[in-house]
Amino acid sequence: MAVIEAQGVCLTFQTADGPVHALKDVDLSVAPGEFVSFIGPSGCGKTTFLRSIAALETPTGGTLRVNGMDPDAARRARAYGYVFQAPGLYPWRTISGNISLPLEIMGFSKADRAERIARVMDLVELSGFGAKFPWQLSGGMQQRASIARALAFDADILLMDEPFGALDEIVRDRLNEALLALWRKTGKTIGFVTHSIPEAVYLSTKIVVMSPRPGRITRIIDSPLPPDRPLEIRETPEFIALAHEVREGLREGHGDA
Ligand SMILES: Nc1ncnc2c1ncn2[C@@H]1O[C@H](COP(=O)(O)OP(=O)(O)OP(=O)(O)O)[C@@H](O)[C@H]1O
Repeated sequence: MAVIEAQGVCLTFQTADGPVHALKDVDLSVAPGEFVSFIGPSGCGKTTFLRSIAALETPTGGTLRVNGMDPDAARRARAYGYVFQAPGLYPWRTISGNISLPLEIMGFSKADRAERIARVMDLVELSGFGAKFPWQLSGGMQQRASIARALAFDADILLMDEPFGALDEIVRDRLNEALLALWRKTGKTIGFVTHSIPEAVYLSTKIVVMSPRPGRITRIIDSPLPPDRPLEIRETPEFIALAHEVREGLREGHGDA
């Protein structure tokens, strides 16, 4: 069964300047354990699609299923964790306290919370930093903490909206490697929004190229790269060819926008 299944999904915002077609006829099927990136210029509907999966927006047409349920039911079943562009950690809580917060709201016991916090901190390589406050950590470490928070209640889907967009390239490279390792280890299905062609190609098993006005999918590219990817893979002919294919897709979309 597909983890995410979109058929003819449309979403039109009614604004003072008239309708904005944020998504038009989006068809997509994501299998369990896939790493899917959404790439395209500003305004092509990447965030709107991710938010629709998370039931933060409601499509105005078509059908969208998440784990076989409508997005609202999937949200109630805690089908996914969501990572935003900014880490969004509470400054008055420690790192452990921040990761703990959703678990407290969901009613997990103290012992269960402690076990989960230790496990996800280890997964994002932040063990030993639990007692620190967010401002005592670098930007990259803060974003790792926000990923740990999204992982703590064990959803099989991780939705990430440009999580590394605000970080410098060296930190971003390290986090991309760490995220791939985490994905291989956990087998989660990941939906990842990015503006970066190398990031999309490095991380994904499937690259969804989108285009604006109206927001739509112009190409879906299945990656031939192996799951085990050292950073040096970016210099291989296979990687460069794939990046070229994505760039072509983006250009195509731009031509008829
Ligand atoms: N709540 C809203 N009300 C009206 N229009 C909206 C709303 N949210 C998004 N839009 C419009 O829908 C379109 C798609 O927006 P969306 O944020 O999904 O694009 P995006 O591809 O994620 O862009 P970016 O890369 O800049 O984040 C844009 O034209 C945007 O202005």
